[in-house]
Amino acid sequence: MKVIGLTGGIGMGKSTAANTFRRLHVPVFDADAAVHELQGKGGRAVAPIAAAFPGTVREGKVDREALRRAVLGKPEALRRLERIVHPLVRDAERRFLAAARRRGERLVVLDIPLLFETRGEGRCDQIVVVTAPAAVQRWRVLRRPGMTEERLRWILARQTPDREKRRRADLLVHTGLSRHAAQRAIRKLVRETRA
Ligand SMILES: CC(C)(COP(=O)(O)OP(=O)(O)OC[C@H]1O[C@@H](n2cnc3c(N)ncnc32)[C@H](O)[C@@H]1O)[C@@H](O)C(=O)NCCC(=O)NCCS
Ligand SMILES: Nc1ncnc2c1ncn2[C@@H]1O[C@H](COP(=O)(O)OP(=O)(O)OP(=O)(O)O)[C@@H](O)[C@H]1O
Repeated sequence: MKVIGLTGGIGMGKSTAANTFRRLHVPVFDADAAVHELQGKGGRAVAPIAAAFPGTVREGKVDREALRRAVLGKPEALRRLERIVHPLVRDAERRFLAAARRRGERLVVLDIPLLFETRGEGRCDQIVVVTAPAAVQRWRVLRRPGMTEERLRWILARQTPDREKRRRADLLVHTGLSRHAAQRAIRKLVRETRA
């Protein structure tokens, strides 16, 4: 089974690329969705987060806005949160891979925003990085409700720079051009991998 790692900075087009893979019937593990599930009702991260960040859990689930306020601008607090969340995400990923192997899948995608930051490269046969010019990235992200210059700056400072991601990629998918070009690049990759 071949494992493709899909990553890219905030707003570069990961989710859109992941959906293109899904439409081609490639199973995708979505690390962000896994975090949401872990922090939602009944999720395994809820109790440890309640203990580490008092006041951020309400009605059995994490209030992400409160949690964001608790870690934004506080690198040590974010590291504490990551130490809780990342091993649990890794666990979910392991279960996804084991299930895919059992089903006899030939190709799967791990959609992981922090693939490089969490040293996930070794678990992938090939790394796909989605990228766009910095101005396009900024424009996309700043349009989102609740996003501010300050928040974006802080997030970017915490992510491996785009040029470094591009350097470490096996395949680059440019999303600043057209939707069609990006889809074509992914279709080609899937076709070649399946051949
Ligand atoms: C801090 C939290 C509660 C903020 O939630 P919120 O819904 O406001 O934002 P969201 O999760 O959509 O993140 C916004 C952007 O920040 C980036 N980001 C999130 N966490 C991190 C991090 N630890 N390091 C760098 N960038 C991050 C993401 O790429 C995303 O593009 C949430 O991001 C969280 O629980 N993060 C810790 C877990 C983690 O590392 N997640 C990253 C994906 S595996
Ligand atoms: N190939 C493309 N061409 C044009 N626009 C695109 C393309 N890919 C993505 N976009 C647009 O860019 C924006 C960000 O895309 P997306 O949500 O996929 O990014 P992301 O990397 O998953 O973001 P985040 O890291 O914040 O979760 C969306 O508005 C999306 O419609």
